[in-house]
Amino acid sequence: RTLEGPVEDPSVTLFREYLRINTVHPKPDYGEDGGGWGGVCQGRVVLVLTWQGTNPNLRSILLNSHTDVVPVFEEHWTYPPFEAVKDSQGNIYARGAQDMKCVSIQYLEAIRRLKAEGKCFARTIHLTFVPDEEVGGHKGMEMFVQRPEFKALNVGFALDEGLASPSDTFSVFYGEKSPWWIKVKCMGSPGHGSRFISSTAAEKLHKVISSFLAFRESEKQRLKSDSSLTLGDVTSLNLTMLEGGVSFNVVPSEMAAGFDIRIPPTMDLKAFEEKIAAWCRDAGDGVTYEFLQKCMDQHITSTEESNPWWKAFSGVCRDLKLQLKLEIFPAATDSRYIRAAGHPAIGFSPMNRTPVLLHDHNEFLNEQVFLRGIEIYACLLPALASVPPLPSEG
Ligand SMILES: CSCC[C@H](NC=O)C(=O)O
Ligand SMILES: [Zn+2]
Ligand SMILES: [Zn+2]
Repeated sequence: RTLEGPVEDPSVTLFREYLRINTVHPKPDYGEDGGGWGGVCQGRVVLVLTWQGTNPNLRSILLNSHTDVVPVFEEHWTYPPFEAVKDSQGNIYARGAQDMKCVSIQYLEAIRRLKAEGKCFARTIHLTFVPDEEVGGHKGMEMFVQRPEFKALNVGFALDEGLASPSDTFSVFYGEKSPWWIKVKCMGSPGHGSRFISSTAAEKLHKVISSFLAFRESEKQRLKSDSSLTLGDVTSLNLTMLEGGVSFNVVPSEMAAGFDIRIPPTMDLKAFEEKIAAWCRDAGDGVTYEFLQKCMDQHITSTEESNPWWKAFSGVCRDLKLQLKLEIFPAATDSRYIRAAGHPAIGFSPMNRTPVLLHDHNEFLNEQVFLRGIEIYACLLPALASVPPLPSEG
């Protein structure tokens, strides 16, 4: 369905076709048999496409993107989220329009153009299309980087997703916050709901929540009071889950709270965990915590001129007069597994003049912004794939 004129760039058509494949959690359609690699991870497909370089011994460029998307609340959408409707302004509406099916197609279309122009480069370029990023990547990129198939890619430098930017500038991410998901369980005395039971689970949970949320408030204020800070520079914390209770007149013996915490790479993780342990200890006996996500990796990618990959990336952006804003990614992407495996990685989705709508209702991307992104990659890839041999490459 299109509400616009008939002539459409074939790259846009391909993008819209991809958006119509329903790869939404919890049951993403990853393709035909979904055999995965050697059946290690049933139903999850990692697709690798390779454009061989003229010097295949050199380390490669990895263009990574995830194929899954997050769920939708369809009743809040103006257009159906898996139809990729384009309105009269050229805005393409679909789940995944920003996160990150645009980037997958932009990689492919940039390479298609370079090949059509007869170009070839010293370094090999690999594209990886990975599943399950939106649920933590544990059966996707986290596993894949451990596999011999990944090691065989001989990665030198990787690109992965970033975020849209409403202004003229482009956001570029050289590191990410560590996600910690913590469940705090409080045990207490049960009894009749009409009595003043002492040492209840609820009283302890109240203390736990107060401590966690007081820290949240102080980080929120720190961000607000210093204009040089972005969301990537402070620790975010949210109470996202509550559990407990069986009946209105029964004081429960157990209650739990779940917190989503995102910690900047500059934070001392060990000291922070000690702080959490103290908050739990101070709430009374029978208060324990467990981790459901605990990322301990704090690698960041150098954005110094001395990093030849960054020099190539930023040099192209300078030539194209793209204004870059360097940030720490406020949430988590598969880049953290690439960086943890020891490879420099930059998070970049070339979407300026675009509201940040990932995971939101009415996610869209304008076709002109999308097409400009292809041109940007068509300039970035030659530079990255032509980075001269590094000292370590002999
Ligand atoms: C911590 S695993 C979940 C990863 C997820 N990534 C994108 O939104 C996120 O919540 O950041
Ligand atoms: Zn994403
Ligand atoms: Zn996402």
